[in-house]
Amino acid sequence: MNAQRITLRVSTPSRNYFVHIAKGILRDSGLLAQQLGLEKRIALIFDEAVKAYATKIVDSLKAYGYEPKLLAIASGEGSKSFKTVEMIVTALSEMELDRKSTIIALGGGVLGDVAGFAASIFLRGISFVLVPTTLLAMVDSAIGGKTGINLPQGKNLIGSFHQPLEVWIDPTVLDTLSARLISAGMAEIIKYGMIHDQALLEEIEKKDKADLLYLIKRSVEIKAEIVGADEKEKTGKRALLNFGHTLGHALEAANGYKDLLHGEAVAIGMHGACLLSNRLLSFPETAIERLKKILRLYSLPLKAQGLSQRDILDALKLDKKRDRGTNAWVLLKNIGLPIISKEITKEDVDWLLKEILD
Ligand SMILES: NC(=O)c1ccc[n+]([C@@H]2O[C@H](COP(=O)([O-])OP(=O)(O)OC[C@H]3O[C@@H](n4cnc5c(N)ncnc54)[C@H](O)[C@@H]3O)[C@@H](O)[C@H]2O)c1
Ligand SMILES: O=C(O)C(=O)C[C@@H](O)[C@H](O)[C@H](O)COP(=O)(O)O
Ligand SMILES: [Zn+2]
Repeated sequence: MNAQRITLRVSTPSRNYFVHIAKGILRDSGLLAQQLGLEKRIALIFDEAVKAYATKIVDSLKAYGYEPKLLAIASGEGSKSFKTVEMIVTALSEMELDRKSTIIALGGGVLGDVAGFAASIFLRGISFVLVPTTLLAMVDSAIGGKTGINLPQGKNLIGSFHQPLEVWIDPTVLDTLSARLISAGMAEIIKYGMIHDQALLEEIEKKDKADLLYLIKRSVEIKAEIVGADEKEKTGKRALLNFGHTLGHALEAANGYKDLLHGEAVAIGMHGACLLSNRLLSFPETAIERLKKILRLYSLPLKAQGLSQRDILDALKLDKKRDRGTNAWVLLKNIGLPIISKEITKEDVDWLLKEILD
């Protein structure tokens, strides 16, 4: 067992669970499964790009008497679809999984979201363990139990809340992740800094000297705190995690879920939300400049190119947080002081899109 393990707890009304962070923890999968009391029948669903990590998990599970069945899923946002869900649940049936069986989901946010959704509906819900392999999934999507798929009309329009049994984070898998995908994960960490934690923002500003383990740990802590306070987005606290996402999700949909990564869309969305915050809430110019500098530091985009204003407006109309015809925007009074505004007018949005599509 890895000595340098950090263990954090996520406490929600549905389930309390641990997030283990340790270099090389994949090699302990068998022991962790045994400690969780998992039944022998396990399905390991993995993103086809991380087959080598799936093999490590399989070897460790086998050493503890497990006989995992494997299912590879195509990489990419396109896999967050009904087609993939149908494929997964059909395979689970053919594997003869029952209600006591467990899914281990290995991959980035896409794999976790779609496998988690399948876990939440198969036999009306079976357990799953998340093993995130991208920075974004480690710091965000693996925590909090949101699962889902996209519709052509909009992001994450189908989904469920289904908390994992446990989350196993092995930071060494990031060695094979591209610089672009590390930056996409950084976008969600920057989000936590902007809405919640000045000290985290200062660590982020160190760029290459930033302590990656601290960034992961602090992000998981912040997300766990927010999700613990408002698991199912009832009070507005969890909705603050949507900073940058109202515009970001619309950009992803308008782009047909191609080319633009989720983290990149969120980066543009945060820039846009800060511009709106300045226009409507006197969010300081200096804070906008600070965010722009951070986004540039990580080669993240500030603006969207080549997208149609009409497509973005259409996607905004289908945002699931829309309330009586008005989108909910997370704006900032200042860094660390987020609010939810449902008062954004059509003129404000037209102005913003002109700024962002420029
Ligand atoms: N459920 C939530 O709370 C939540 C939170 C944030 C984002 N999301 C969702 O997460 C998705 C984005 O996640 P993502 O950025 O992880 O994208 P992703 O899952 O598409 O992974 C990005 C790419 O990295 C590859 N990859 C994964 N791990 C790798 C590794 N270790 N080495 C090399 N390549 C690797 C994948 O094959 C893929 O091509 C979006 O759909 C977004 O909506 C969900
Ligand atoms: O977990 C949350 O809550 C978040 O808002 C985290 C976001 O980073 C994430 O992209 C999430 O999937 C967005 O949720 P949605 O409800 O707006 O689809
Ligand atoms: Zn996100």
